[in-house]
Amino acid sequence: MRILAILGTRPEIIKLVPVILALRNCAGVEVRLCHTGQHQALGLDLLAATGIECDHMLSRETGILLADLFPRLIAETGAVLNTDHPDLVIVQGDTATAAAGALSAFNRSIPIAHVEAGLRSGDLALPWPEEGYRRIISPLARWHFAPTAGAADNLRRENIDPAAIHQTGNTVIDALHLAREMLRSKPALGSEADTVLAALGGAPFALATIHRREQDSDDLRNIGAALCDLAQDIAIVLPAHPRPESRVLIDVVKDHPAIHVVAPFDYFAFIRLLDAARLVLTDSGGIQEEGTALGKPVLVLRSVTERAEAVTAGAAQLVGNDMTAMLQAARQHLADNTDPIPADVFGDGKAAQRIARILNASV
Ligand SMILES: CC(=O)N[C@@H]1[C@@H](OP(=O)(O)OP(=O)(O)OC[C@H]2O[C@@H](n3ccc(=O)[nH]c3=O)[C@H](O)[C@@H]2O)O[C@H](CO)[C@@H](O)[C@@H]1O
Repeated sequence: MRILAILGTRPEIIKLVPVILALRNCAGVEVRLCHTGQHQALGLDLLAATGIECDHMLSRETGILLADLFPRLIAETGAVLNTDHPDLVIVQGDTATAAAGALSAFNRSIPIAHVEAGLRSGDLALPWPEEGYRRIISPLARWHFAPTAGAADNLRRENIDPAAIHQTGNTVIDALHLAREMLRSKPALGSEADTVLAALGGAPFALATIHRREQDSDDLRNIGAALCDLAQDIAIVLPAHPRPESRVLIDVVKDHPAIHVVAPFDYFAFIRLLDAARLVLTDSGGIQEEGTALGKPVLVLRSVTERAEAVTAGAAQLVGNDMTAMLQAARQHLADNTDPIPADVFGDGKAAQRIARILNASV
């Protein structure tokens, strides 16, 4: 059986590596990769560290508009399908790469497996474009690998065949377990974090990541001003996302002595920092999941989240773009000095095995 995984962003790589490794352990299964170049370099460290090579590496100019990127991704992934002729295609989550890859496969009657199926915010504008993309994929997919019961319920409400829905857990937890295991045997994998950890000198720090498209320049300036305020109480490490808009935020915080603006970390270094952080401030989806599993207080700079489980588990708190609320919550966490209990609401780290077993048994 030939499977083609279509990916292109850092989180897709992180969440599909465990699935690729599990499938490659199945007799008679060949897994090939098409990287669309949507994120040119982010995440390639994890592929290299796990010995996974891309069979197709599509090139991409920087700064391309989403409206121009999407049709190109459909055409380019279609060309790959025309040569590879896979028995099935795997896509992950909610990116332009995932939606375009699914449409290309659908146009060729190639069955689609959707990893991290069923996440919904109920608002097409938040997150944009991801809520729209994941809703596009669902009606086209033959296998729906839902990370949680809530995600599975969302799919059933959309009349997806219950027999096609499999609650597996989120593979981000598989990746977290893999990264921590690899760091234990090869600590040098996380060495990118050494410099900033040395600069911190063992002091507690908050880890902040801001990358969502909905954050406009005013939002980013407000967030920057709030981070400068919070930095009076705790050092902040900010790996800056390569999106051009991140410049607005960096310009506000870059000269603050207690804010360490750094390039995006490779996955191993980031997990090392996440493990060490006192507090997490983020608009990321995956980091809400990872923070919950690690028992970190996560302040979510989004007004809605498809990770309600993180909030229920007491790990995540939605503060949206209300920086007064963010500062109050952050200072409350610092004063309480009590961390949330690590929760396995996003899975037990065996999601990839379940996905591989189901796919291997059904084609
Ligand atoms: C709407 C939404 O929530 N959609 C999500 C979005 O993913 P995201 O929001 O999680 O995206 P990011 O925040 O970019 O990535 C986070 C990952 O990156 C690692 N990391 C971070 C900083 C760094 O310096 N070095 C790193 O290695 C970190 O450990 C983590 O695993 O799209 C995915 C694809 O479809 C979806 O699955 C997912 O629902």
